[in-house]
Amino acid sequence: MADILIKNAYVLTMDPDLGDLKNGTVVIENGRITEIGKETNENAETIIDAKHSVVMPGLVNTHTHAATTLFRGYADDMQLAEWLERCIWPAEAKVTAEDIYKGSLLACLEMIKSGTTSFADMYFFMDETAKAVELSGLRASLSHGLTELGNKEKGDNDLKEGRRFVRAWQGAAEGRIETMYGPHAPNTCSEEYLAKVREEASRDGARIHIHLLETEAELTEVKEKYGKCSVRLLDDIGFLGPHVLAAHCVWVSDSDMEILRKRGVNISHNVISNMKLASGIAPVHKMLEKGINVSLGTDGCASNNNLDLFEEMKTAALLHKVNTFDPTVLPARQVLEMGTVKGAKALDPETGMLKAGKKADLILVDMRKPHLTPCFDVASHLVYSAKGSDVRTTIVNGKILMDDYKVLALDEQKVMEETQKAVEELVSRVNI
Ligand SMILES: CSC[C@H]1O[C@@H](n2cnc3c(O)ncnc32)[C@H](O)[C@@H]1O
Ligand SMILES: [Zn+2]
Repeated sequence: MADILIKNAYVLTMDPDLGDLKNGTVVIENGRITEIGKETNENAETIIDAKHSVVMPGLVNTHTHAATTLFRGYADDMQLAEWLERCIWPAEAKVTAEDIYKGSLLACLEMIKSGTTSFADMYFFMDETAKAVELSGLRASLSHGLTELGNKEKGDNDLKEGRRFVRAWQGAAEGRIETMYGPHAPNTCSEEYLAKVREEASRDGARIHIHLLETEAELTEVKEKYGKCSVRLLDDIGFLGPHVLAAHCVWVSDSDMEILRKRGVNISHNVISNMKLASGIAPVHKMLEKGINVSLGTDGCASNNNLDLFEEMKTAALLHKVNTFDPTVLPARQVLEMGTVKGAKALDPETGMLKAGKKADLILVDMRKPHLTPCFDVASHLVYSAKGSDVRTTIVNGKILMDDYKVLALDEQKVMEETQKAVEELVSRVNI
C-alpha cells in the first residue's frame, strides 16, 4: 500500500512532458512520487482529497539567512554597507547559539506555512540551523558563512568551522541536509582565500554558495583592487562552475553573463531584498534568455522582511516588466519555473517537479478564496494573486509537515513565543 494518495487535484506538474492535470492523482511511497496521472487503483495509508486545491512542487528558496528572522524589522530603509556595518553585524556579534536555533526554527515554521519545501542558507552557528531543519522536516543546503574582511586569522577560523560543518552534516536528516561552503562575497574575501575555499570544496565534493555583485560598491571595490570585476576574478582562479550558487548578480555585465553561462553557474535572484536595499535591478530577463539557470531567493528577513516566495514570484514578474517596458517579460509560467524547477536544479534536481521517481516535495494551494475567484488560469493566480498563506498542506520527502493548515512537526505558538523572548533578551544585550 502507498503512503499518501492525493486525489481530485488540479496538478501543476511543472513537467513539460506531462503538463497540468485536471482531476489528477499523485501517489507517494517511501519519500518519492511513484505515480502521477488521472486515475489510480492504488490505496494508501493517508488519502488527501484535494478538491478545490492546486497540487504543485514545493517552492525552493535559493538564498536566505534563516536565523535573521531575529532581525525582522530591526533596521529598515538603509544602504547595504551602512545596514550591515552599523546595525546587522554589531547585533550578530551578540547573538548566541540558542538564539540562532530559535530564529532558524521560526524561519522553518514560516517556510512550511508559506509553501517552501527547501532552502539554501548561509549563516553562523549552523549546527543550530541544521538541528532546526532536522526537527522541522524541511530540506536544506546549509553553509557556514566565511568572511575574511582583511583579517587572516578570522578567515582561517571561519574556514576551519566551515569545513567541520560540511563534514559533520552532509547527508544528515535522512538525506534532507546538504552542506556547502559559503564564502560571503568577493569584496569580503580575498582572491587567495576564495581560491583556498574552492580547493577545499572540491576536495570535499561540496558545492559553494556566495553573494556576487550585489552592489555597485562591490563592483568598484573589486575593480580598484584587482583591475577586473568579481566574475572575471572568480573565473581566473577556476572558482566558477555548476557547483556554484551565486546570490544577487545585480551588477553583472554582458561579458560576465557570458562567463556565468559558459560555466553553468546557478543564480539566485533576490528581487525584494535588492529593491529594499536599493541595490539595483538584476538583468534577469537577459540571463534567462541566455539560458542561465536563474532561481528565486528571499535573502534574510533583515532585508525582505519575510520568507514568502509567492511575494517574490509576483515582485519579480512585475519589476522586470516595468524595468524593460515590456509586459511580456517574465510571464507567470516562467516565474513558476524559477520558483520550482530552476531552484531545484540549483539545490537538488531530484525535486522541483511532480513526476514519478522524483522526491515527494510538494504543496497544496487552497483555491477556495475570494482573491482566487474566478479562476481562468491557475499559473496566473499562483503568481499574481496567491499568497503564502493560501498554502494548506506541505509535504517534504513524502512526510506531511502541514496538514490542512495545521503544522505537525512544530508547536507554532511555542516557536513564536520563544523567539520573541530570545529577541527581548538580545535587545537588552545589544542596545538595539
Ligand atoms: C557570514 S554569514 C552571512 C552574512 O551575510 C549577511 N547578509 C545578510 N544579507 C546580506 C546581503 O544582502 N548582502 C550581504 N550580506 C548579507 C548576514 O547578516 C551575515 O552577516
Ligand atoms: Zn544574503
